Amino acid sequence: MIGKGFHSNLLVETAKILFFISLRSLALFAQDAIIARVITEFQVSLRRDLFSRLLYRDTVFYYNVSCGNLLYSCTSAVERVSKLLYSLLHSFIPSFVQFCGVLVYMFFMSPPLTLSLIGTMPLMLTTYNLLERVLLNSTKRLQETAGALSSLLSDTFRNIRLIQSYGAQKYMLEYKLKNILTQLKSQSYQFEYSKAAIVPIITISYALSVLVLLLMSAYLVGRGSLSSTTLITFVSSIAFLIEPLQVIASNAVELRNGEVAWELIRGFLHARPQVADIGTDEPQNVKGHVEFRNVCFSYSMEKHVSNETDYVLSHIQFNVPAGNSVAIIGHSGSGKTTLLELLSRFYDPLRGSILIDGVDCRNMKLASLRKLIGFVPQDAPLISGTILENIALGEIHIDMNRVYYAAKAANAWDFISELEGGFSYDVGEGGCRLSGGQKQRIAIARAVYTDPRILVFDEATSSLDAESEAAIQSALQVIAKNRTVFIVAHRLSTIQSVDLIVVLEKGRIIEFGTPSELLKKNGKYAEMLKAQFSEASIVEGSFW
Ligand SMILES: Nc1ncnc2c1ncn2[C@@H]1O[C@H](COP(=O)(O)OP(=O)(O)OP(=O)(O)O)[C@@H](O)[C@H]1O
Repeated sequence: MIGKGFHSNLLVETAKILFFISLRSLALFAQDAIIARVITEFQVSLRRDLFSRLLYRDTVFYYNVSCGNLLYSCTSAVERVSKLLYSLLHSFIPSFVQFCGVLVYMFFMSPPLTLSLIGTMPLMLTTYNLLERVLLNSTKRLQETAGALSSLLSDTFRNIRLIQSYGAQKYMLEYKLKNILTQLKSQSYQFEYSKAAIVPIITISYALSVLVLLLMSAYLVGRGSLSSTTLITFVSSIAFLIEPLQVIASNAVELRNGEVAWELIRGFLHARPQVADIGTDEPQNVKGHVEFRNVCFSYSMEKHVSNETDYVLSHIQFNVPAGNSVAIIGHSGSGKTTLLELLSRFYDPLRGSILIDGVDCRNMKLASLRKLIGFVPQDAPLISGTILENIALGEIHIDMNRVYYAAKAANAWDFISELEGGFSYDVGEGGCRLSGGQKQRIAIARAVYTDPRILVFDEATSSLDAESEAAIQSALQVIAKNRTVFIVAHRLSTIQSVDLIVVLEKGRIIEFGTPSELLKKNGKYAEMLKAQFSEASIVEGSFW
């Protein structure tokens, strides 16, 4: 047109070009906006899904996975999967479509040249595959180490007071962290080298393909079966073929990172629970009769424990009538906590069953079973938030009358009323702004608030001074009325008024009966009681 002189057609063509460029820009904006929306929605729903699955995972799962790995999968891994999705939508799929489109176009131009180009592709694909495998392995190792680093950090900050009081900072820095960082460094080098090698290797194998193509086209032009115009157009089209290949190659890292992160998340999403919530019973008007029927348990979770001594609990069999209180006693490590945790179905027995009012706990809905039981564990855990949130844990509509009743029953009201804000007092992370005894009283109040049929106290008063313990003991007697109560206590003086006592030794019941029956029997219980009373008199003697 320029050769023919400047006339109106040129303006029309220029306007057309401007129109198409504007259209393309608009389309690119729309593409980015849509992709951003899809990615954000995906990220939010993946985070919610992951968190909700993790909330319902069983105790066994949490024993086998580190806190760092869980944090990593809920944060960085989700981001990596989002980036994978972004790369797929934004670069990979459009590039793949462009690549195929250009190839089809070239095929129509010159089938023999296109076929010779395709013939060289296996070389390129094999090289790419090999590199990808190396990249995948180093990505996996790198992400595992990143998980270990998160674990170390969360462990350190959770136990910072312990570390500082034992002067273990140097050990944490120069041994624990150094090991992980050394690993991270060598893995990062390996990862970066394989990442850097991708584009050059792809370029070399691509250059080989182009050379084969040029040789072939020289031969075809020489024979007169290909015009030089077609050859020029064909060779120019190769640039449109290179572009998507380069995009695909440069996104390979994101793809591998995302794939490894997705595998990790998928493992958490689909792990099979050891404690399956498949029961359907929702028991009403439960009285609270509890029966342990020939229960055997081992933490190894293998169905066939070959050696009986490998059981943590072996052939546990006893009955607690509704409304009775039972103390579980025995030396440290004899299996007391495990027995209580089996009742709440934190684990399932390997053999035998536990029945409440004659119904196997496994046949009940897990939520219904747990509602029946108020569990006060040894370490009285609190969540970050207010005292109110901790007492009425999980409730959205809180019944303040019940909260007051529970706080008073647990002998917690006196100290709560003196705190700034009372029930609104912020307990700090893990309850760090309260004393051990105060935390225990809140944990007891929490169990009372739910008004359960069965109350379980695992060393629940061990952090209290004698006066508070005596006050709670008398409160417990009121709370315990018409409920079945399980108590683990090392101090036998605190369980004098229970109805029944189970004496455990190395996971077996060696004595069972009422306190007076066991005293008459003059066996292990009587021996432990005597030992504790003489210990107490020795201690008293040393004071006075
Ligand atoms: N998660 C676990 N994985 C493997 N073994 C465990 C686990 N928890 C406890 N054990 C083991 O099971 C046995 C019984 O532990 P358990 O906590 O039930 O004893 P306990 O009588 O309550 O002890 P203590 O009075 O010291 O609290 C111990 O040998 C302990 O090492």
